[in-house]
Amino acid sequence: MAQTFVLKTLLDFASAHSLRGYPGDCAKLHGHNWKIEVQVAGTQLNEIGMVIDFKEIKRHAKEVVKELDHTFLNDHAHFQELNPTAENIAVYIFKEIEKRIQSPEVKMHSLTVWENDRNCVTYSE
Ligand SMILES: Nc1nc2c(c(=O)[nH]1)N=C([C@H](O)[C@H](O)COP(=O)(O)OP(=O)(O)OP(=O)(O)O)CN2
Ligand SMILES: [Zn+2]
Repeated sequence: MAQTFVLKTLLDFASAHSLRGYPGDCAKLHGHNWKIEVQVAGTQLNEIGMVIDFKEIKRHAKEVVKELDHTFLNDHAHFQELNPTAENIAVYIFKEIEKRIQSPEVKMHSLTVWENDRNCVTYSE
């Protein structure tokens, strides 16, 4: 089997949301300090022994997350129809980072969104 390297980098952001149609308190405006785990995978190392520089993944991830930081997520264009659940946020961030990765050798592996210390969602394709 081919060797595979899975790289993980972490970042966070703060934002508010309210879950439309939720039968409980989460339908009310409230906030989270979201923690994000970005995992990318590759099978090849470059001439300096990296799949991709962590700094590059982080740069892409920060660019995506910056747009969400200190906002009300329900106002974001992507979440006008879709509820800003941890699941939908994970899909959104996954795909936005994927668009930015230039190297054909490097693939998005998974994206984990932690709502708090207890609950997280991991999305992969
Ligand atoms: N599958 C999902 N379930 C829930 C989501 C979600 O995005 N996906 N989101 C929420 C709310 O956003 C809510 O903020 C969750 O926070 P909290 O109530 O603090 O969560 P806990 O379950 O850890 O809290 P308890 O105090 O243990 O009830 C809800 N569900
Ligand atoms: Zn919430």
